[in-house]
Amino acid sequence: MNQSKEQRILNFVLQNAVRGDPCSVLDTIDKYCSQKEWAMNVGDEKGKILDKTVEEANPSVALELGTYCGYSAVRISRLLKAGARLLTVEFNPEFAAIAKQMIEFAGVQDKVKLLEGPSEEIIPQLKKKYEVDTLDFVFLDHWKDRYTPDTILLQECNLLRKGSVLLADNVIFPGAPDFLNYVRKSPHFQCTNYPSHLEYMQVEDAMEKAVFLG
Ligand SMILES: CNc1ncnc2c1ncn2[C@@H]1O[C@H](/C=C/CNC(=O)c2cc(-c3ccc(F)cc3)cc(O)c2O)[C@H](F)[C@H]1O
Ligand SMILES: [Mg+2]
Repeated sequence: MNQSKEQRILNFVLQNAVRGDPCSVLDTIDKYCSQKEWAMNVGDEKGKILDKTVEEANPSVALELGTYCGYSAVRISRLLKAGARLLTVEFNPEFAAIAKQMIEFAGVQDKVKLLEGPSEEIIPQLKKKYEVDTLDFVFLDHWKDRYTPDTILLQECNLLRKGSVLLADNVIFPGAPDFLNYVRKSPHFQCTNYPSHLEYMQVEDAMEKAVFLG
């Protein structure tokens, strides 16, 4: 049975990156996906925006929606302070298995908990089953038409507090127009747009930061 693209990316990391070195894992994925096969990792240009936003938020508890191969889970967790944790949600079992190996190879497994299942089921379980009080940081990078319903669900589940930071990938390409509309019109969010480019391409894209005002 021939391999998937995601399996090829993981194998390239296992053979070429330095075990326990998150930066080497990120660089190796970016090398493969820019030179051999494009894949929908957030990439290094938007990754630098993600880095700055995470460092500024300095979260104790972070949530990621859409793990995929684990690139942004490694990217985020490498910046977390001692004792802080990232919960990352992925409902595709094949991607979850790849991401688990990627996270372990990078050596960040103690900071990351991969939750396998749909975000709409997992978000309502975060408080009781995963002992979350509120979320300090949320990275949205799953299906683009799910950004808005999941942002509403996070509020309904009382998971956001004054100052919680949401960062959404791809608000220009593929685009998340309803999400932009929702957060920019809402009195409960203070929004900032960060123009950038689609990973590994010269296509315009952007990230949107939405800070919850309570
Ligand atoms: C809906 N609830 C979910 N719960 C758990 N895991 C989920 C859920 N929904 C999806 N997943 C999981 O999250 C991932 C989905 C990522 C989707 N990302 C993109 O589509 C995406 C697309 C492009 C893109 C750009 C140009 C082009 F020509 C073609 C594509 C670029 C990007 O940066 C993206 O992020 C994963 F695949 C899915 O199982
Ligand atoms: Mg993306």
